[in-house]
Amino acid sequence: MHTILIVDDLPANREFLITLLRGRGHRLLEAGDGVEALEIARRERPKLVIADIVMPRLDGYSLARRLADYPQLRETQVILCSAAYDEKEARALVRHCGVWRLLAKPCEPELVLDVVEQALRETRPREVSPAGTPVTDEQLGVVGDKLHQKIAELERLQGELERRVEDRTRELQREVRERQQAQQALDAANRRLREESLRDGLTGLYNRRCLDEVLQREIAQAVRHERSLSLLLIDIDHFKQCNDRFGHAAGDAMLRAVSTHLRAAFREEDTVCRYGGDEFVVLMPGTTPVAARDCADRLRSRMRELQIVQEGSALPPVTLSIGVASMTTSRRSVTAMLQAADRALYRVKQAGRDQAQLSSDYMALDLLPPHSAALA
Ligand SMILES: Nc1nc2c(ncn2[C@@H]2O[C@H](COP(=O)(O)OP(=O)(O)OP(=O)(O)O)[C@@H](O)[C@H]2O)c(=O)[nH]1
Repeated sequence: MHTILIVDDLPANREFLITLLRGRGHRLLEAGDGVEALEIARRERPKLVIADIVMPRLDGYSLARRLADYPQLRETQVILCSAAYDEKEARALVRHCGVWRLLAKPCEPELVLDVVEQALRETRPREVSPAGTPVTDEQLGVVGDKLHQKIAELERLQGELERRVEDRTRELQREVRERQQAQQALDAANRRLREESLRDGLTGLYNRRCLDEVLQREIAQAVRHERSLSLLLIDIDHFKQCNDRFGHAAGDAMLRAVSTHLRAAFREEDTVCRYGGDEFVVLMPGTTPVAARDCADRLRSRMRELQIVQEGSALPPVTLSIGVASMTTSRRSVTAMLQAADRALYRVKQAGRDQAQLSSDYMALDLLPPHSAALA
């Protein structure tokens, strides 16, 4: 087993040689440049150093010469790999630096293995021309200049590349930020639009479209959890007269005042909607028919006390007609429930207004206590 030190500033190049030599029973070490390689070589005494030529800090030629400064590394052989320096003087320099072989990149795997095995078998010490040898110094100067030019050029290109990458990264970050902001604005606008599409413009209550959605959901919940569900269909009595006597603006004011009152009168989980014109619906999950009718009665008496003043004049007291419908085993659709409430409301109007009635089919399906006289 031999120790082989692989020196290259590009990890991918080191990886190539490691992959090639792995599994051949040698100990493989890595260094990222000539200075690091020198330190490791002094410590680990590799039999072979395979190094790139163009590297930061200490190039491959200088590394080969510096290795010869250490007596313990006398038998260490050096192979250089280069894509850029295959000229005449480079080959001469290789000899003066005591390099075993110069391999041209990209290296053929078979050739690399062959050259490595030969170098490992070599027992003669390396011969390096002593410092000050004219030919060596002259050639080292030529190649050294080229190397430095090349390194300077590489550094310039690398700097340019880094600047471009930074610019592009900043650009991308800005684009991502702008897209996120646009998306947030869009989401907010969509939420606002959806909210507005579910609200009635005059009163701010949920509108009829929303009622259909919520009622559908509440029916499904009530069925699943086997709990009661009631709704009130509320109509302001003689509302047309208010419009006719006090004007449309007064009618609007009355609708807004009734809405505010309705919102305050019911629980959080109840849904209050403007059904259209002067009609409102309140959904009351978990509320039995009788409890809903009692709520409707309480609402009527409180509403009568409501004082609405429009442009200095007091509007007449508000009285309400209310049809109450509850979910039953045979009434489990939005239409069926609204129709039942509508029939009850119709009966209230027929009976002279200002009261609340339960839908009549409720009586057939559910037994009511005897005091529930006001069944539609
Ligand atoms: N001011 C105002 N009036 C509205 C609005 N929407 C509907 N109306 C009016 O409300 C009135 C409702 O009249 P009707 O359906 O006859 O109801 P009513 O006068 O309360 O009669 P009963 O329900 O039988 O007591 C109509 O004159 C509609 O024009 C609105 O947004 N603002």
